[in-house]
Amino acid sequence: MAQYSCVSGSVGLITLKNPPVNALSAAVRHGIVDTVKRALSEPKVKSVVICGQNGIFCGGADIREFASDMSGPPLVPMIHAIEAANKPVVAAIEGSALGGGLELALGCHYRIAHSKAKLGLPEVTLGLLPAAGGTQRLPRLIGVPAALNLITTGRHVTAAEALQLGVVDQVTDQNTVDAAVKFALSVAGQSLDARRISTYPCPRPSDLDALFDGVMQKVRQSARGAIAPVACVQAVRAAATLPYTQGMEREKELMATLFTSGQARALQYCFFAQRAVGRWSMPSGARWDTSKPRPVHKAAVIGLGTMGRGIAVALAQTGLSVVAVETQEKQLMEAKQAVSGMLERGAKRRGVAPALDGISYSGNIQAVADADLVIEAVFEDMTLKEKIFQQLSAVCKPGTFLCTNTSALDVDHLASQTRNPELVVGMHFFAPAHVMKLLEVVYGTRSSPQAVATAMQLGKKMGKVSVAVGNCRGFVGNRMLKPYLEQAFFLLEEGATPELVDRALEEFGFAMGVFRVSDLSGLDVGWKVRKGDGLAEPEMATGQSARIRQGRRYSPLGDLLCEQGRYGQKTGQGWYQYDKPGGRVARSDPWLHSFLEEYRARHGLVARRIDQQEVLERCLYVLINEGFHILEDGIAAGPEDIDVIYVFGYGWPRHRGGPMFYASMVGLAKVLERLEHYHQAHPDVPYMQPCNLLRRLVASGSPPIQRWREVIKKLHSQL
Ligand SMILES: C[C@H](O)[C@H](C)C(=O)SCCNC(=O)CCNC(=O)[C@H](O)C(C)(C)COP(=O)([O-])OP(=O)([O-])OC[C@H]1O[C@@H](n2cnc3c(N)ncnc32)[C@H](O)[C@@H]1OP(=O)([O-])[O-]
Repeated sequence: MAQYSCVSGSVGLITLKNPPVNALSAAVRHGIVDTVKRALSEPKVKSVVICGQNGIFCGGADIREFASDMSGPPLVPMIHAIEAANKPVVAAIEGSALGGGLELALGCHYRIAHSKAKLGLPEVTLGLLPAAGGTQRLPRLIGVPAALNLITTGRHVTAAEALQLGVVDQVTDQNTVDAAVKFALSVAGQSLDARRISTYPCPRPSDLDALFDGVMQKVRQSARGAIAPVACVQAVRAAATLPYTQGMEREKELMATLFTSGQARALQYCFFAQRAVGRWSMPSGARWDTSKPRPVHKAAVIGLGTMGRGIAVALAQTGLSVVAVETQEKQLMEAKQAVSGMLERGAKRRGVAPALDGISYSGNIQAVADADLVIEAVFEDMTLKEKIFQQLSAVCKPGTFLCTNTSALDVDHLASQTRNPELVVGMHFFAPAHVMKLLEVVYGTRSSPQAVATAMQLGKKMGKVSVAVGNCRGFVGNRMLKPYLEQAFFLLEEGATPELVDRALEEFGFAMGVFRVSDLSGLDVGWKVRKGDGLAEPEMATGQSARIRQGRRYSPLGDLLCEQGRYGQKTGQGWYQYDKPGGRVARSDPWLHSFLEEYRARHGLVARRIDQQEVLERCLYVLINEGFHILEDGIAAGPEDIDVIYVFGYGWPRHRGGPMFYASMVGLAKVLERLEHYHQAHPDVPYMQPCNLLRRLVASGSPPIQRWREVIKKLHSQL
């Protein structure tokens, strides 16, 4: 709703009230229409101020309403009525003015923002475009290039940048509503002809076509199949080439193509899923709102290799006191330099002072004795990690949380090396750790809810999207990656090429296909894990048994490349060739193609034509199937956890919602039928055998993804 009052004798004050972000729900829109009418009709009222309750102006249209029939007064005429008003209307912007919230402000005649406010049109991140005049008014106010940038990226700008762009008229550090009321008093009675943005001519850059063609090409490239950014460019083009009214028609047309699209539903699902994972729960029943985190004032990192350095930077950037420990003298010196460099570059990008004083370095593990939380990030070797945890358990003060950055090893086993296993959790970061948003917080069977709550809270403080998951080999992300990688290898055996597989995955929306990612991260990383699993001993890669391991089909292709030192980019050769070791540009490698032909001949395999559909179905459906096993095992509490992990940590295209959401869009019955089809063709590949939970969901009529948690809960209660 919207509340009305008259202040300072002649200012009508309209306050939006819809906690927590004053979203423009039907009730709020009704409230605005009524209160604006009242303010304009009251003789003593000479000017109007619109503000939001609780220090936030407006988070835009109510996204929750998009799934239902939109009732209530439409936004466009509501904003037109404000712009056409014969009394000055001033927007008092505190907290956020986003989407429809900024469009509302653009309909006002003046905008006053608090210095900490954030403004933007992020609709593109929800698979939409600013459909309440934003694509027509913003270019008229700040010019086409700046408007194109804000609308196609959806980025939030600070009040300072908004002032510099001309989006707002004033920025204040004081109480924004008071400043707006004072301003409204000062402009009462003044002509508003020059304050109605829709009447402004849209500045036409001289090279208009070149500008739009250039932006469209860039947007199509980075969009990787997302349709909203393209529609945003088309809408702004209408502003630059058509009169306002026709431009508004075009905006409406384009929005209609997006509103009901699968991509918009996927992106809005991601919006809410990203918030849902913060409401974590454990099979024990412990939950986010019943488990109190313990404050962390001092944190420590053990092991300053690539991951340890990134974690130290991410911790220091929170303002915490950090101790970074590395026992290898040379590595310690190099790490000190690298970490300082990363902190300085990060601070420069954010326009703040680098937190260099907050971090201290030591070669001695004793230095972490009084830390509240320690993150171990040494080499991925269980024996070494066992020793570290035994030392930490002996050195640290009582109550120190001991966390491991392992990406696959058994958290329970590491906890058993300590006196207080309840204080041990996994904090699995993704490289580069100071950049990647995802954090898997891994609870073991004896991890206390307080340890999980503390790790989740620290993750949020580090700006991470943290997901609480159970302990198992590879946790969630890497566990699902294994069948996906395995399928990619099998497809090569059966006739595909790395180029074909990668093209299919990249056209689906992944930034990089599986083989280009493998070359980037290094083939030797996976090889080491397979050796750890007893799957890749040297002499095993040749002979008849080469393609059967532990009673199931296995492809030694990756092992064979590693045995020849082809580790990918770092060696200049892998699945692709690169101009030099460390080269980044992948080129097809004729050697690799003849190697595949020889391999197939050696194993009596006959290559067949494989199309992109089969590549997608086999690689993605086995990954999804493992996701269902993870839900069945209770390792992840819900599909949102899995989808957020894949979108934020494994490059799953956001406009596809995540693996589990994608399965719900494709149709669970279809996924089941295809898995059964492929498992029949490949009975020696257990990962293709459909998971019982998938069967149960299909048998219960494939309920919408929002209702899977109920089915899973019922399943667990019956177990
Ligand atoms: C016509 C027009 O052109 C079009 C078509 C549109 O306008 S489309 C809409 C465009 N607007 C947006 O894209 C802005 C989306 N929101 C945000 O970016 C952020 O929320 C925030 C404003 C910067 C605050 O961040 P926060 O970190 O302080 O809190 P939070 O945890 O994020 O949010 C707190 C709670 O509010 C909920 N929420 C936030 N924004 C919402 C919205 N616009 N609609 C519905 N719920 C919303 C959110 O789900 C969470 O709920 P719960 O999880 O507690 O149940």
